[in-house]
Amino acid sequence: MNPIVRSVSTPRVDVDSARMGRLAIASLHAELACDLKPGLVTPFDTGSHDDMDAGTFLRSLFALRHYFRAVASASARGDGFEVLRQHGIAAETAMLRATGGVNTHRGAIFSLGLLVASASAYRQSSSTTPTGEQVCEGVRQWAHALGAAPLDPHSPGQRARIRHDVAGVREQAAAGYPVLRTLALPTLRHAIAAGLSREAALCHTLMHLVAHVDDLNLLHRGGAEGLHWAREQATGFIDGGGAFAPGWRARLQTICNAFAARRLSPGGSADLLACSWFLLQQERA
Ligand SMILES: CC(C)(COP(=O)(O)OP(=O)(O)OC[C@H]1O[C@@H](n2cnc3c(N)ncnc32)[C@H](O[C@H]2O[C@H](COP(=O)(O)OP(=O)(O)OP(=O)(O)O)[C@@H](O)[C@H]2O)[C@@H]1O)[C@@H](O)C(=O)NCCC(=O)NCCS
Ligand SMILES: Nc1ncnc2[nH]cnc12
Repeated sequence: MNPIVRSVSTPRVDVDSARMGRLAIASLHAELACDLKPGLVTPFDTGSHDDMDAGTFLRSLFALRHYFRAVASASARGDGFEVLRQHGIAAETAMLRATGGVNTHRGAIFSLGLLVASASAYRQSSSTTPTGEQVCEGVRQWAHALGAAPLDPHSPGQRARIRHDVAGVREQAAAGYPVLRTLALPTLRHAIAAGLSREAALCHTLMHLVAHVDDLNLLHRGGAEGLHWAREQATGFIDGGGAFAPGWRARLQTICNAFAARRLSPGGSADLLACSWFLLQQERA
C-alpha cells in the first residue's frame, strides 16, 4: 500500500474489530476450559505437558488480548499480509514473555489470526456476516504471500512436516482450511443442533479432528506411529458414538490417560477446535 495513503479507522471498523478480538480470545478460552481433551491442558489436567498448565494458557490469553483486535482492524482497513505477519510476530513475542518462554499459542496466533483477519475483511467489504465456511475460504486471498513468507526449517512443525512428507499449518491456510470447512464446522454444527452441551460438542469435534488432521505436534512427539495410534483411538471413540453415546465421558477419560502415558499432545487439533468455535460464534456476532 502507498505509504502516503494512511489507513483510516472509522468507529464502525473499531467496534467490529474489538468484537472480533473478544470472540477470538473467548474461543481460545472455550478450548482451554473444555475438559477431557486427550494429552492437552485443561483446568483440571496438564495432559502430556510438564512445562505448562491452565495458568500458563491464561497468561498467554491475556498477552494476546490486543493482537486479534489489531489484525481485525488492519485487515478491515485493507492492510496487506506483511502487516498481519508483523502483528503475529509481535504477538508471539508477547506470548513468550507472558509464559516464560513456553509455546502455548504459536499456531493459534497464526491460524486464528488469519481467520479473524478474513472475517473482519469480509464484514467490512460486504456489510454482511459471513458463514464460517466463507471465512475459511477468505484466507486463500493470502495463499501466495503465505508461500513466500520466511519459514524456520528447523521448527518442530517443519522438521515433522519434511520428515513425514505431510502438509502443515501453512498449507492448510493457503487452501482455506479445508479440514475446518468440510469436517470440524459440520461436526460442531450438528452436535450443537442435536442438543449436546458446549463441552460435549467440543470434545466430539476435537476427536474428529484428531482422527483426521496431520497434527504436526503428534508427529513431532510420536512420529508416524504416534500419529497412527492417536488416530486409531479417536476413530474408535467416534465409531462408538462419540459424545452422543451414554458413558462417553468415562470412555474419553480412559483415552486421556492413554495419551498422557504416551506423552502425546494434539496441539494442532486444539488450535483448530478453537478456530471452529470462533467461526461459529462470529456467525452470530
Ligand atoms: C506458520 C507458523 C505457525 C510457523 O509454522 P512452523 O511449522 O514453522 O511452526 P510450528 O510451531 O512448528 O508448527 C505449527 C504450529 O501450528 C499448530 N499445528 C500443528 N499441526 C497443525 C495442523 N495440521 N493444522 C493446523 N495447526 C497445526 C501447532 O500449534 C499448537 O501447538 C503448540 C503447543 O503444543 P506443544 O506440543 O506444547 O508444542 P511445542 O511446545 O512446540 O512442542 P513440545 O516441545 O512441547 O513437544 C502451540 O504452538 C499451539 O498453537 C504447531 O506448533 C507461524 O509461527 C509463523 O510463521 N508465524 C509468523 C506470524 C504470522 O505469519 N502470523 C499470521 C498473522 S495473521
Ligand atoms: N489446551 C491445550 N493444551 C496443549 N496444547 C495446546 N495448544 C493449544 N491448546 C492447547
